[in-house]
Amino acid sequence: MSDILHQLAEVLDQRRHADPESSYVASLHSKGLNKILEKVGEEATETILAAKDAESGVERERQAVVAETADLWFHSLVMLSHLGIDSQDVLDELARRFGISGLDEKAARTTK
Ligand SMILES: N=c1c2ncn([C@@H]3O[C@H](COP(=O)(O)OP(=O)(O)OP(=O)(O)O)[C@@H](O)[C@H]3O)c2ncn1[C@@H]1O[C@H](COP(=O)(O)O)[C@@H](O)[C@H]1O
Repeated sequence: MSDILHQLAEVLDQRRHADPESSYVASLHSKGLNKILEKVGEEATETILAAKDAESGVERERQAVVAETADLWFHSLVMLSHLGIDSQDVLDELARRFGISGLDEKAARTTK
């Protein structure tokens, strides 16, 4: 796992039992799954809108996509942590798929 993802995942797990008054992540955990899913949905929408604006090629708009995608990944990691799912499992799944063409995988699925 990339160092920063690994370190962040560890912090997010530690925050599950931290004080919601002093930690944003702890406040999300304490509000529960619905609030976390609301944030994931919100950040996904903001990422889509930023990506549409970035089609212009303007550097500021491209940086906004980076920031919004970071928000989306971050809140997705909080969701995994809240559910007790190891984010390494997601990276392992991507590694498992690596090199398998999406078109081949889909074709194999439909002929089963
Ligand atoms: N990477 C992040 C990170 N990215 C985004 N955010 C926060 O995510 C929030 C979401 O952005 P919004 O604009 O939607 O915020 P908002 O409108 O205040 O949110 P709502 O009131 O609508 O819920 C902001 O408060 C950001 O500061 C993050 N907060 C924390 N981290 C990491 O998590 C660690 C633990 O954070 P704490 O739990 O706060 O100590 C930090 O050290 C960082 O490494």
